Amino acid sequence: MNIPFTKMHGLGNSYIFVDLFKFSLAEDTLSDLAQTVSDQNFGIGSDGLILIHPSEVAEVGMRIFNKDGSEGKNCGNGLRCVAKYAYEEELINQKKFAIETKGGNVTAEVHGDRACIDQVTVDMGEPILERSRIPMQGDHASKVVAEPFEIEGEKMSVTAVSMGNPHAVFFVDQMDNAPLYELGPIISNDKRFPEGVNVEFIEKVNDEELHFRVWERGSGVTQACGTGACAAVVAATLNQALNQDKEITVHLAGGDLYITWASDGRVWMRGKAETTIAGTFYWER
Ligand SMILES: N[C@H](CCC[C@H](N)C(=O)O)C(=O)O
Repeated sequence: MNIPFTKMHGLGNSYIFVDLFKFSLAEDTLSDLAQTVSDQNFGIGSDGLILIHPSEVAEVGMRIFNKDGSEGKNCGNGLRCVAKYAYEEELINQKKFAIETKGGNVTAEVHGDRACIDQVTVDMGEPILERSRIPMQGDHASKVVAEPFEIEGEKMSVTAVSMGNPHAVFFVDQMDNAPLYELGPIISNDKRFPEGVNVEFIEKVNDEELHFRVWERGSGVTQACGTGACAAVVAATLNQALNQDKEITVHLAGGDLYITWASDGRVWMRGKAETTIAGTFYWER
């Protein structure tokens, strides 16, 4: 099967995009395809697969599959790339439009001209803070803010936020000391998170800046995580480390994202989206 694809990234968090307005894929092949295209040796190399599809509830839909073939419910970097692609490829004729995700609909606005969109702003909607909807086990306290969290003998404290997908946020004094590789995968698969969890370590720089690193559910360490950056700003605000209604610069490994948790409760994400290559993937299937 010859599959037309576009590889795009948000701050180095790259995905292989397949446009289902022009091509069709069988549902029972998607997980295998995600694992195959993501492999840098046997495939193309990426953090996963993203499908751009027709939607009955928005101008365009997005589905995201992680490197391990698991399906995520939202992807901030992926949303900016989908918005860029949809406008540049004339799937959409307006610059502001809704995108359907399994984690809920969002609204994107592209900046630039048809020939090249470089920045995209996304209204990510309101974060989900109720424990049972993260989801995270436990019956005490409906929200998970600075909750004691012991793992591998380490006494930590976790703040849990969902942006349609689950995030466990931990503060560190020095990002260089963050146990990203040691504890990231263990926390991500901890039974206290029945659907797994994306794991973020953040360091406050000042009232407008955070350092950020992530171990993503299903993909491991990535250069950036858009939903994670949103969750990090929400978590820092809930812990009184940041003030609401301010644009925060989140310094991720692959670059900066600009996040605002507005006083009306909605989270705004602004950042780049870039195309790397377009081609045909020859899949022996
Ligand atoms: N690993 C995530 C999906 C990708 C999120 C990330 N790449 C982003 O930009 O938000 C999950 O399983 O929930």
